[in-house]
This record gives sequence, structure tokens and C-alpha cells, in this order.
Amino acid sequence: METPIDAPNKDEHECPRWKKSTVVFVLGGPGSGKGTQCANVVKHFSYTHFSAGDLLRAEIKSGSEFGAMIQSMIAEGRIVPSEITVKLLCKAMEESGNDKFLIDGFPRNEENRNVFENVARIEPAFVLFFDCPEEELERRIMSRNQGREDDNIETIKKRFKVFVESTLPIISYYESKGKLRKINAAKSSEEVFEAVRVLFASET
Ligand SMILES: Nc1ncnc2c1ncn2[C@@H]1O[C@H](COP(=O)(O)OP(=O)(O)OP(=O)(O)O)[C@@H](O)[C@H]1O
Ligand SMILES: Nc1ccn([C@@H]2O[C@H](COP(=O)(O)O)[C@@H](O)[C@H]2O)c(=O)n1
Ligand SMILES: [Mg+2]
Repeated sequence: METPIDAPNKDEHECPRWKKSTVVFVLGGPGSGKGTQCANVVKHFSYTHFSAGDLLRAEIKSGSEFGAMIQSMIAEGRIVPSEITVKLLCKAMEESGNDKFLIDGFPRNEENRNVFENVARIEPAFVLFFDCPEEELERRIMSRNQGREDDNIETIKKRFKVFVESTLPIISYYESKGKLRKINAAKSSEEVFEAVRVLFASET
């Protein structure tokens, strides 16, 4: 029987059907509004949204052999091995039938970026970065109330540290390639979406 994270294509190093897909990576600190704004984009533009964190949480619930390991890494705010996350993303893209994707919370580190490049062989069209001060992120997460195990002050501090140490260098990398689109996320959700809407209208 196929395990939930088996790659749809048995050649683990190729996802040829997706070579022509448009991918937008969506990055930002924990609680910066990535999920909220991706949901808005989907309503106005023909993208399919995948959150790497949501796919990992679904993998835990599915009873996967990796579930316990993923759960303990999320509880610690650590980044799950990229082979797992990339397989989940590839499977989700394959099954969606669409060819335009918002990939939220990915790539989180250099390993995520390299494995995705090697497996999916897709360069992002651009990378959206929701920029927001830590104090505001903390306030938003502490009042999110979605029952997430990692939404507690101890894990939030660890997630901030991982963001600064591992994800900000990825953001700088895309900036150096001219691919970064930075949005001031410290405004109301409506104001942030207006900036996002204008960007998508001009980019796609
Ligand atoms: N611009 C905003 N102003 C105030 N609150 C917001 C704003 N955008 C989102 N929120 C709220 O902040 C919380 C975090 O938002 P969201 O879940 O979209 O962030 P995220 O970047 O996906 O976080 P994570 O990385 O933890 O998954 C939610 O409760 C959401 O309703
Ligand atoms: N590329 C990723 C994305 C997420 N994770 C793990 O999931 C946690 C929650 O992610 P959110 O985007 O939903 O906040 C995150 O803290 C990581 O533990 C990951 O490993 N790799
Ligand atoms: Mg999210």
C-alpha cells in the first residue's frame, strides 16, 4: 500500500509535469498573516494555496510513520527534514490539477530550498515576504485560538529564533536575485490585502 508521503512520480528526483507551473513562495515570521492573505489571494486569483505547516499537521493526523517525529519537531519549532515536506508539497501539487501555486511557509531554510529545486525543478515566479515586528507577531499568535500545539510563548520564541537564523537568509537570497516582493504586514488585514492584490494584478 502507498504511504501518504510516497511521491506521485516514482522517479524521486523529477516532477516533470510541474515544470511549467507558476509557484509563488510566501514567507514571513510566525503569525505574519501568510495563511490569512493566501486565502484572500485564492478568492481573487486562480491560485491553489498550500501551507507547508498545514500539510505537515495533516501528515501527523494521517497516522504516517513519520507522524511522531513531525509532531515533536513542530512542538519544538524545528524545521522538519526537507525530503518529507517537499514530497508532501509535490503530492499536493500533483493532485490539485492546477498549475499556479501559493506555497506558504516554504522554503524555511537552505535545505528546503535546495531539495525543492532538485526535486520539483521549479524556480518561484516571485517570493512574497510579509514583514512585521516580533511584538505584533507574538500578539497575533497568542490570540489566534486555533488550538495549535506550537502557539505557546515558549515555542513561539523558538520559532522566532528559527525564522531569524534560517529563514531570513533565504529571504535575503531571493532579494539578491530580484525576486523578493516585500509587504508591510503590520497593518490591518484589509490594508495588507490591498497591497497584495495590487502586486498580484501586476505580476500575474
Ligand atoms: N493584518 C492583520 N492584523 C491583525 N491580525 C491579523 C492580521 N493578519 C492575520 N491576523 C491574525 O493573526 C493570526 C495569525 O495569522 P495567520 O494564521 O494568517 O499567520 P501565519 O503567517 O499563517 O502564521 P503561522 O506561520 O504561525 O502559520 C490569525 O489569528 C489572524 O486572524
Ligand atoms: N517548510 C516548513 C514549514 C513548517 N514546518 C514546521 O511546521 C511548523 C508550523 O509551520 P507554520 O508555517 O504553520 O507556522 C513550523 O514551526 C515547523 O516546525 C517545517 O518544518 N517546514
Ligand atoms: Mg499559517
